Amino acid sequence: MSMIAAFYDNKSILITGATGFLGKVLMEKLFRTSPDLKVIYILVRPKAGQTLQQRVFQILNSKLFEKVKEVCPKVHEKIKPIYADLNQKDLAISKEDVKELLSSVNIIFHCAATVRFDDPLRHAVQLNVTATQQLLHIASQMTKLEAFIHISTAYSNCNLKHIDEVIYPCSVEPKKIIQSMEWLDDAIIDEITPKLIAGRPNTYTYTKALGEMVVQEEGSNLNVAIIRPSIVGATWQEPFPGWVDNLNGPSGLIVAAGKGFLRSIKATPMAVADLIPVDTVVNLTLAVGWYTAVHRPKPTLIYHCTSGTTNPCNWGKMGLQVLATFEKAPFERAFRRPNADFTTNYFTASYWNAVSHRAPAIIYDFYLRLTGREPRMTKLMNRLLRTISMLEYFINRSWEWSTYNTEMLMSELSPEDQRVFNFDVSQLNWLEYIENYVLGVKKYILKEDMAGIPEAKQHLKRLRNIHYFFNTALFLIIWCLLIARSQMARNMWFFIVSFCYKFLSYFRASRTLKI
Ligand SMILES: CCCCCCCCCCCCCCCCCCCC(=O)SCCNC(=O)CCNC(=O)[C@H](O)C(C)(C)COP(=O)(O)OP(=O)(O)OC[C@H]1O[C@@H](n2cnc3c(N)ncnc32)[C@H](O)[C@@H]1OP(=O)(O)O
Ligand SMILES: NC(=O)C1=CN([C@@H]2O[C@H](COP(=O)(O)OP(=O)(O)OC[C@H]3O[C@@H](n4cnc5c(N)ncnc54)[C@H](OP(=O)(O)O)[C@@H]3O)[C@@H](O)[C@H]2O)C=CC1
Repeated sequence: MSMIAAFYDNKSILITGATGFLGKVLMEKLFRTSPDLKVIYILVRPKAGQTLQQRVFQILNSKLFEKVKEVCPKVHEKIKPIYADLNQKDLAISKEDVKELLSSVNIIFHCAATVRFDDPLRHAVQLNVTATQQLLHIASQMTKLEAFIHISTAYSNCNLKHIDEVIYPCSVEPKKIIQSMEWLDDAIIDEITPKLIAGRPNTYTYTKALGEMVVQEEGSNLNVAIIRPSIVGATWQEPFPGWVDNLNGPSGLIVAAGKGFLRSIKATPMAVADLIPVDTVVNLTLAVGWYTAVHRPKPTLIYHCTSGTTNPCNWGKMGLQVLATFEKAPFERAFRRPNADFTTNYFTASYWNAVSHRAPAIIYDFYLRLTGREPRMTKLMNRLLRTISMLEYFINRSWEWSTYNTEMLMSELSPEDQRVFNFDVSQLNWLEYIENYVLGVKKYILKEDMAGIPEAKQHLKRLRNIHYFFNTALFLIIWCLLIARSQMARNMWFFIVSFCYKFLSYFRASRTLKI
């Protein structure tokens, strides 16, 4: 019997960010392994014209939850969506809802955040710092609270090369930052942002670091723990391999490469690709929830959920395996044939951007215009290149994260819990994982049917022929122009033709002699 699974039985759990990538997998695992849990409260906002109930309905009816419905048929009754908006004061939770939460919640998993790299500091502070502070304030009044688990990121201190499982204070206290956001105007905030984030590439990593400080300071009277995952990828094993549903991190680039938009990238092939499967993060999170509630460790423990120290994979290996999977199962209606050139040189990268990205987009838009359609490829390409420029920081560096607390926790688990809540990535086979990841992107993000693979392969063959035809035509045009204008080119042409002629004559003569 799993002690962790049994721990969550009859518990009331509060999850923020339950509609997100990590939150959904967390809910799924909780229901599947502890179907007797009492209730999961989720803080949700209406979105894209959907009410809270419609959002929950959509999640429960997705493929991810198929197994849950077998194990826990009453899952609909056990999810309680609560209206909340992290952008608003006190999270905009109604008084009645707060009252219910205060009297019943046992465990909190705080996953909600803005993960955008380009968010203005004001918004990122509101979501990742102020909302965390407000949630802690509510949590501190909960009478039955046993643990508060905060999801941060392994990159919150990406300004350092070696990162321990400790909180590194930022130069300005989070309280001061929160206060200053109330009275500084946007222009001034934009001006001071580079100075504040000092050494970090974006407001996301900075505000996640501030969020950790808030958890440490304001959660001192609670049982808190912080989990720092690295780059969260598709599921490794559970509930099935390859599940992913958003374009963050590598997923967006896999789509872009598979569809032939992205063919080269400024990346260091030997840099560690610190990917971590989302189900591994969830398993560690649930184990941390149990450990924090039962063992109440003091001081606050931080757990690194990374793969680089135990089982490193690099971007070069990942890129090759992504390409190998495209060979087996190409994406449908690709713009160009997939290719993955990694370059570390700025000038080579700029050259390939011009030749492999911008030029084909301009040519395609020209073709769209000629055929009376709206040009769109250049715009799309500019957006993609902007995205890539934001990810480049992470694919050209390696970090070392110590994992003592994570290893200590593993040693505290029973063999059954180590199996059910496995977070040991040393067993992960990268080639298999990456293949499943790419297939998952095809199936669950692009919603492409595997039955369409033969047609997709045919399409790639057509693209290859167009490519050969285009290159040959281009070569001939350039050559004809050269011959028309330069005596040296004409001499060379004469030399090549006569050389070929002599070679063929010799070849024919020697064959006649042999006969
Ligand atoms: C050459 C061959 C390569 C072979 C493949 C090899 C793979 C290498 C992968 C390397 C990946 C490295 C990733 C490192 C990431 C480090 C992460 C640190 C970990 C964390 O803690 S945080 C979680 C990660 N967060 C993110 O990834 C968020 C990044 N996204 C953003 O910040 C914004 O979306 C972005 C990129 C600024 C774009 O903003 P904007 O222009 O406003 O666009 P939208 O967000 O509205 O989206 C527009 C459109 O683009 C799609 N989209 C969104 N994100 C991506 C993405 N990452 N890649 C591609 N496309 C993306 C989005 O769905 C929208 O599509 P629509 O069709 O709806 O318009
Ligand atoms: N993905 C990754 O690679 C990594 C993620 N992390 C951390 O893991 C956690 C989860 O990330 P992930 O699941 O990938 O992110 P997602 O973007 O998929 O999910 C974010 C969640 O936060 C919610 N949220 C955002 N803004 C608000 C708001 N104003 N009010 C209420 N809810 C809001 C979203 O709700 P809605 O659906 O309404 O938008 C969504 O449920 C985050 O804390 C992130 O920092 C850490 C390392 C890597």
